[in-house]
Amino acid sequence: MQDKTAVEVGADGVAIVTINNPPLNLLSIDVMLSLKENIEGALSRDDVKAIVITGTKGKFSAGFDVTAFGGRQGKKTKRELGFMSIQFVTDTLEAARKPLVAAVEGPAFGGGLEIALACHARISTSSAQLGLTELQYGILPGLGGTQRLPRLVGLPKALEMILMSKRVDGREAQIISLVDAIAPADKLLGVAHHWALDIFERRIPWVISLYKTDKLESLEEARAILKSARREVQRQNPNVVHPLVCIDVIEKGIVSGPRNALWREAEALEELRQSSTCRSLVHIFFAQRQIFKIPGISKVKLMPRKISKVAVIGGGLMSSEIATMLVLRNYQVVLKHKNKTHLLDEISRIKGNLQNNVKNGKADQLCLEKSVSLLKGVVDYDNFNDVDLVIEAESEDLSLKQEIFANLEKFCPQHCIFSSNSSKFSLKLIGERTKCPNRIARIHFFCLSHVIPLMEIVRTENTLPQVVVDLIDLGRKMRKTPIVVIDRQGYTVNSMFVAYLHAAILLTEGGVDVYQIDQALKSFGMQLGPFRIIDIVGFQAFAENSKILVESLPDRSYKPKLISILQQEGHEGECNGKGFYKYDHCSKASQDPELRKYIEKARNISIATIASKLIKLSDAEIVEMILFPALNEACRIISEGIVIRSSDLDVASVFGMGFPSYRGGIVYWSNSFGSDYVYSKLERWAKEYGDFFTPCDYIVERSTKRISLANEIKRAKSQL
Ligand SMILES: C[C@H](O)CC(=O)SCCNC(=O)CCNC(=O)[C@H](O)C(C)(C)COP(=O)(O)OP(=O)(O)OC[C@H]1O[C@@H](n2cnc3c(N)ncnc32)[C@H](O)[C@@H]1OP(=O)(O)O
Repeated sequence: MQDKTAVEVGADGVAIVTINNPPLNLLSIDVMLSLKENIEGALSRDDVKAIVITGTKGKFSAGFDVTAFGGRQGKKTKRELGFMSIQFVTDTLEAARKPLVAAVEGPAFGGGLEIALACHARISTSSAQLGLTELQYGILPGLGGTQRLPRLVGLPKALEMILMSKRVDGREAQIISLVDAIAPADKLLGVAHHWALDIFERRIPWVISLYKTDKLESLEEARAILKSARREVQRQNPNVVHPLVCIDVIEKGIVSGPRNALWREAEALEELRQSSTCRSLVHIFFAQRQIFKIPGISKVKLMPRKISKVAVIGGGLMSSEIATMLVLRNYQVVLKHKNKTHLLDEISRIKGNLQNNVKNGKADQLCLEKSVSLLKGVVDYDNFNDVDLVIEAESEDLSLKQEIFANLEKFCPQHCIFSSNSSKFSLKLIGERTKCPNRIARIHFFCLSHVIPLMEIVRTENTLPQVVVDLIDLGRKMRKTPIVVIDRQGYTVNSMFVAYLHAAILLTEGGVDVYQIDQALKSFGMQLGPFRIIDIVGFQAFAENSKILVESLPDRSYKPKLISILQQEGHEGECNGKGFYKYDHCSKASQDPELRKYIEKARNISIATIASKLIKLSDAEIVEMILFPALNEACRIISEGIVIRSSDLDVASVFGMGFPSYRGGIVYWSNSFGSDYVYSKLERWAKEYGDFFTPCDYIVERSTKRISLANEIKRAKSQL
């Protein structure tokens, strides 16, 4: 136990206690006991005047090991509950008779930062990262953070950091008084020593964070701030309780004193860490890290090659969106279009996108000018001799794509990666006229790529591991969540999203109100209802995507009628102010009473016979009828080995579909009702409403064996 922390006493009387649990110096009960033992030991020594706490290998502590959260059962006694936060952090560290100073480098998150908050001063490097990130796991800061942070930085800033799990660097931490001084990494311990001795000699005030009051607002002001914070968290996430519990605990400290509130904080931590919300959020945390573990690739530890110059070939919305994202991330972009007039149109569209960023405050004029200077428009391949990557985003015409790829082989350097954004054709077909299948991959950005953080990297059995590593690195640099999948004809992960949207249209054509559907899905926790999504994507792009799915999976896709009827009536989505909703000049959506008559028309030519049954659906049934078809598709993707593991689809559903992360992602969510429930529902709907709902073999098999849809790791034959 002793080696989880180490102590060294210097000739100047300062003991350095080092948290030693590499690589991130995560905390656990063992680490805390070891820390307590070493701190108590140092406090009892006559030759020790002060203590500096730090972490090994340039990392203070990334907080508690969250594998300990999410469902360990059993009631703790009050004494055990208060051990870490009250007996140790408050009564041993903060109440020590000798000053303690935290020397913070690298991460200081969650419990790590809370230990630093209980010290009498904090010195950090400018690049250190500090934050109370507990709410992202469905818990609350449990080592006194709810009480000490507001007292150090004021209530509004503390709420912003805690409720949004916001991380700040050392420089910002100093500005908000979270740290007392900044020092370069090589001088950090020296500066911390000086501070510790200065406090000991009373040259610097000895500050107990828990009892600081100068930064706290008056009771009345504090109540008003907390009231508005409660309103905001309820508006954003009405289905989870932990942000409200956290605000209550902060308020208790202001009203009844911080020590009382520490007990409530400890109890709340114990309750929340056993909740299903915590389990789901911890699952998503690890699932996000799993996506980078690719069998046959990760272990080889290839270093990504530098991609500086990217060619984008296309002539539509997608290519301009991709080019915009690239220049914004400082990539040089060669934009190729076969037609000069269209090229100029596209360049103006990109400039328009960049201008919008300036208008929305996401970038400044300087950034705009720099981004524009990185863009070069061309109509031939002359500038392709030094590009590192090509992203082809042409229209879905196979022979055109094949010709482009054959030309790329002629004009691009040997190391260049050739990728396509196509959803329709397999990579083998697209690259058929080249001799370099090993550097061909697909980078699939989704519609609304500038807002959807998901990026699919599609590979074949020929794609080189180095190419995959390079593209993952590109994705991370573009601030996307990259999921690596295996190529197949038509959609991969997108088939799950399209099934979701098609199910919503099926229900509407069968009699369910559009706005009831959107509201039901929003209440469930989806970021947007399916019809709002179709409006934002635009009817034309949606119709093209639907066509691809219907063509590639004719036996099991729904063929919506409503979209073409609406298009005939001049509805194009949010872009022309007329979609399923009406939009004003500020893009504010309102219900459209006219919609009813077009829906009637679609019903008459589709499934009017089933309308009477569907009309009576409850919101809960609507949610299932729309999400189970997407889950059915997810199960097909898993059983075909398209993804490495089911949790990749959980990540994809959260980042691509807006599925609520506190439900753990679409496949994980199914654990809450079981595979036999999903099977029986789909089977019944298939009989009543058609093959669109027919459960796939994977669900049939899993339900017969009564095993989870998520637990596919041993079974699924991942092709990767
Ligand atoms: C009682 C208290 O109030 C409660 C708490 O303290 S809650 C915990 C608060 N801590 C956090 O939120 C930190 C979360 N971690 C991170 O943000 C990032 O890991 C980091 C910025 C520290 C480092 O990032 P990076 O260098 O990219 O490494 P990353 O791949 O994320 O993590 C390395 C490994 O540590 C694991 N890990 C990181 N933080 C962890 C944590 N808090 N618990 C358990 N495992 C953790 C990762 O899963 C990964 O494991 P693997 O190698 O088996 O895949």
